[in-house]
Amino acid sequence: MRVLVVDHPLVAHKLTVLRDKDTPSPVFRLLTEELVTLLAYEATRNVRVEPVNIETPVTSTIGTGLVKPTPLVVPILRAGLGMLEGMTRLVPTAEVGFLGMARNEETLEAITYAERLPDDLTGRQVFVLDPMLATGGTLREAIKFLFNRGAAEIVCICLLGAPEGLSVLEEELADANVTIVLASIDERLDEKAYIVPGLGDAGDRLYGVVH
Ligand SMILES: O=P(O)(O)OC[C@H]1O[C@H](OP(=O)(O)OP(=O)(O)O)[C@H](O)[C@@H]1O
Ligand SMILES: O=c1cc[nH]c(=O)[nH]1
Ligand SMILES: [Mg+2]
Repeated sequence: MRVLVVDHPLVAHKLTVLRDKDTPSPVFRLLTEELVTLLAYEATRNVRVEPVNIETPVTSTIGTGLVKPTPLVVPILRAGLGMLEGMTRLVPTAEVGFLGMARNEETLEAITYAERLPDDLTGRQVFVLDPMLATGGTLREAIKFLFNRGAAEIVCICLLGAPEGLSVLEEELADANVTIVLASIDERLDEKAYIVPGLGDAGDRLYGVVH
């Protein structure tokens, strides 16, 4: 498993506005999309491509095309849905599948409540979108699910990660073909397993409080 923190002043600036508790939901949504596009630029560095023959108005040449089937993008509902536009802006031909997962806030166990994915992911490159990697329980389950379907490579794009959750994934997925791309690794988790300094509950800030 590899971990890549995208070190760029625009990422840091947008993340700072996102963290601010007074940033309203419409701005939060817009910034999330913008940030994901910046992170996706790095996260897709090893997207699978192949040479293609094309005709320019002047001559024949060899260019670069995405290998088919194109990458599968999997936002983890709810909060990951806020990242989808930012990702597909960069890779418009990507296929999209969905995983609905929620963390039980008492036991911290990740529950999968919805799934809409191709049955067979054999050999596929998959990009998972979830803004928050806290205890790592949600991503661990999502990654396990996708490998069980046959995925060959998984790249997770997150906004924030906690050292605790990253350690769990690094231990369990040491030899797996997994890359985690983040805007920041924050300090720690608090007693409710929220990321500190964090940005609060990403799903609630994008879409409102569910309870
Ligand atoms: O690393 P973990 O400790 O598992 O926590 C991270 C998960 O928590 C949040 O989702 P949440 O359960 O709040 O669902 P939501 O997106 O519907 O708000 C977040 O979007 C991750 O999926
Ligand atoms: O800080 C956190 C932790 C889990 N889920 C969130 O949305 N935020
Ligand atoms: Mg939530």
